[in-house]
Amino acid sequence: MQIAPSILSADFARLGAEVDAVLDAGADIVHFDVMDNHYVPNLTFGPMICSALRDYGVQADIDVHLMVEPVDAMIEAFAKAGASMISFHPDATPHMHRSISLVKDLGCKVGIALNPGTPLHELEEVIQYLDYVLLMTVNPGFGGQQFIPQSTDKIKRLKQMIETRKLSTLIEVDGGINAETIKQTYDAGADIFVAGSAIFNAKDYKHSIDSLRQAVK
Ligand SMILES: O=C(CO)[C@@H](O)[C@H](O)COP(=O)(O)O
Repeated sequence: MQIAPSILSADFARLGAEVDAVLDAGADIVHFDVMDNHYVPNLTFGPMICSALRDYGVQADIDVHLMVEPVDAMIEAFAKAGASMISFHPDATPHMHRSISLVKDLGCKVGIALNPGTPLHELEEVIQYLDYVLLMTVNPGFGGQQFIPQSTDKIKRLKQMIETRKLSTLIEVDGGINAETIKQTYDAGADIFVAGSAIFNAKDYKHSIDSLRQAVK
């Protein structure tokens, strides 16, 4: 399992130190939520912040979740800024296949992100090209929301879809993941666990990350 703290819940005034702290505490990936106040009703950070984290010395994978529309210009900007993984939503680009190819051509791992209300059949024609699928387990836009329980069944169905096609696509879950909800997502087949408030709202990041890992046992 890979734990990916969402820096949406970090202290932005101390972002470099916050990222160092979660990586020192055992996190695997840095999850970077990009919101444009258009695709989602919130506004966060752009490629300059990603590149600043690289300049600061962050070497871990940076997992960029684009909640923006359109996507292609931001794919190019984030790949240049040091992103390792880039995901976007199918309804944010008119040419999903072209945008997937763009991410891959720029040397990043590619994911498609699905909102809770977006059906799995959106993946039908492209799943074989994906490194991961990001299943949103809350509606995107804000940290600190409650996990949507129906998501567990969706993870199981996605896992089945991947296995039926003999693919090695990873499943990433994001939204309301904490020590109470992580086990059901792990048991359903998730591989990467994004957690914002469950990690950054705790005083001891190592304890909160260890608790997430312990909770699946
Ligand atoms: O993309 C998003 C929200 O749109 C998430 O990454 C949240 O930032 C996760 O926060 P928690 O639900 O874990 O607090």
